[in-house]
Amino acid sequence: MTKIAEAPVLRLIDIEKIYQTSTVETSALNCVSLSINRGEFVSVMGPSGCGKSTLLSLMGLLDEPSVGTVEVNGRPVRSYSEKDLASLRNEKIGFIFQSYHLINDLSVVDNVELPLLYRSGMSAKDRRKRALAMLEKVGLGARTSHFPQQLSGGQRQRVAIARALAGEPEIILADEPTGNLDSVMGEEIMDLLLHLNEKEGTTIVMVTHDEAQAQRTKRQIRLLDGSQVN
Ligand SMILES: Nc1ncnc2c1ncn2[C@@H]1O[C@H](COP(=O)(O)OP(=O)(O)OP(=O)(O)O)[C@@H](O)[C@H]1O
Repeated sequence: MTKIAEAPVLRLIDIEKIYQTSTVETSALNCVSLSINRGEFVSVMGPSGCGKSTLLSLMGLLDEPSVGTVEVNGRPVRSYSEKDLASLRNEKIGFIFQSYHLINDLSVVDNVELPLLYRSGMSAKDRRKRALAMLEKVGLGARTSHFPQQLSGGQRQRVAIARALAGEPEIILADEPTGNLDSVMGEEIMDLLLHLNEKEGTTIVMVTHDEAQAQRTKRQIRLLDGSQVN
């Protein structure tokens, strides 16, 4: 029997992204084509303004390209209905941001449960169980009833990682996840992401300004003025 090659988790084909304001037109991405395969850990690097965040928001289906095609598991995103697109964003993609984006009024475990509230068919008990398991996984099993302000920056980022993992996404998109952390905590977060990738097979795309961190990932995508340079 012939083995059919698995489609990349994400594929960007001949992407252009132009931002148009009333006074100026910016070409943020130009002729970008790339694939992210299951189990990869890819870093995205380049100087400020080169299009890294734009690339991540297209990968996260938060924005659409001006030209070109984005595919998820071999299917063009354009062919999905708005409703399917919303569940794709919620179920297939987990986000981690530089500034954590936690809700300060909610406990750690409630923050992690949050994305699961939008999952139909999951009981409150199962949500709690899943959230606690994810917190255990990121080493915060003893902090579940704390509030974000009672945690260090590195611990907050761990909560954000647990929240991203709770939905069991196919891919994690991280926008400078260590950007607000000192080098020791940054290394700890990087160790955790590498562990998730190597031991659990989590697919990760990470924007970083840190060359040493990028070198620890399996592949580097480098952008300059909206174009790939490798
Ligand atoms: N919503 C927007 N409207 C207009 N222009 C935008 C918008 N978002 C980004 N741009 C422009 O697109 C280009 C790429 O921006 P982007 O944020 O993707 O870069 P970046 O590489 O992530 O930068 P940084 O490292 O500073 O975060 C920049 O010139 C930016 O000014």
